[in-house]
Amino acid sequence: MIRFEHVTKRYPDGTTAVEDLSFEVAEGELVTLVGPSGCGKTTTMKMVNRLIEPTSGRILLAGEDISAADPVELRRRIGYVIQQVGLFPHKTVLENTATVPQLIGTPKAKARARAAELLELVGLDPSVYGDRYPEQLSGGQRQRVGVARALAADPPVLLMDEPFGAVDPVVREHLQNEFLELQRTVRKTILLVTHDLEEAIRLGDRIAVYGAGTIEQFARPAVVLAAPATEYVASFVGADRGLKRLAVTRVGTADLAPPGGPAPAADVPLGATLREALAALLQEDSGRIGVKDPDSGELLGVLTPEAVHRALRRAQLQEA
Ligand SMILES: Nc1ncnc2c1ncn2[C@@H]1O[C@H](COP(=O)(O)OP(=O)(O)OP(=O)(O)O)[C@@H](O)[C@H]1O
Repeated sequence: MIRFEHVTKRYPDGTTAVEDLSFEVAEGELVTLVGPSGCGKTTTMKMVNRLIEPTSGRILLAGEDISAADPVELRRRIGYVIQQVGLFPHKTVLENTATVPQLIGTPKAKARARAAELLELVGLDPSVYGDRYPEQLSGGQRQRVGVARALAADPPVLLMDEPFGAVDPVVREHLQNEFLELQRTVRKTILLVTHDLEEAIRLGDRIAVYGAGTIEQFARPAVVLAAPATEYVASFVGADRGLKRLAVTRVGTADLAPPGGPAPAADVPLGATLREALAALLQEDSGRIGVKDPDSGELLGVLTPEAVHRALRRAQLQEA
């Protein structure tokens, strides 16, 4: 859906913000960009809605080179959520949320009805909050309005730059979990920038771990944690709780596919950790291993990397 092909951005002062980036975000996928300050995450994202133009390379959206698209028309297809939210201070919550649909000509009553629905969806009762002004909301509530407003135009693609950055850690986890629930229903194609590895792991279907201007690893969270591609990624994730989580979560918590079909070439006992299972899976070209009852040796089911990923995510959500 979003495809970067050898994209480099050099600013006029000679700073190379990103160099030779190539990656793809599938339709309905949420990819998180994570890395230290100044590594090029925001530059990457702003090139997608043409707030920044690449120096070389190209970016395709749904197969179309965006350099040929009209920027205004392009941005209509791409929702944009930023940390400071950027709500209009003199408009009410409902008016803020209805802004884009009204701009593109949706009749006022319809735009407002849709805005109310979206506020409901992000957990803000429109009858309570709809007529308030942004300054009458907490930081977390403002961020929800920002998300509702971005969804209001029903764009297939969302760009989110530290969308949950401005709130305290407890509210933040709460918002992240709600947002995941929401994403399960709306299934947007999302690029989300964060400098917080926990957030990247919790939210991302896949994570792009940035070094200085390049992606060091682009993979599912469980793979980044269990098999860091470079020394840099290893040190970046090293201290993280997620790795420990992988090491303490048992295979028994994963959804096993029923046994059947060709017998798996390798297996782990039901009590093995997800890390052990993942290590075994990474050795298996077939992408599947058996899970056996440690006592009887009976094959209980088949484990795939996707099931490990889901189990890990569930463990994170339960912890939250
Ligand atoms: N307009 C500009 N002119 C020159 N250099 C810039 C410009 N904008 C960004 N940079 C530089 O490009 C590099 C990447 O910046 P970018 O904002 O993409 O990083 P980031 O990973 O999003 O950082 P942060 O997490 O701090 O927001 C940095 O070294 C930054 O100083």
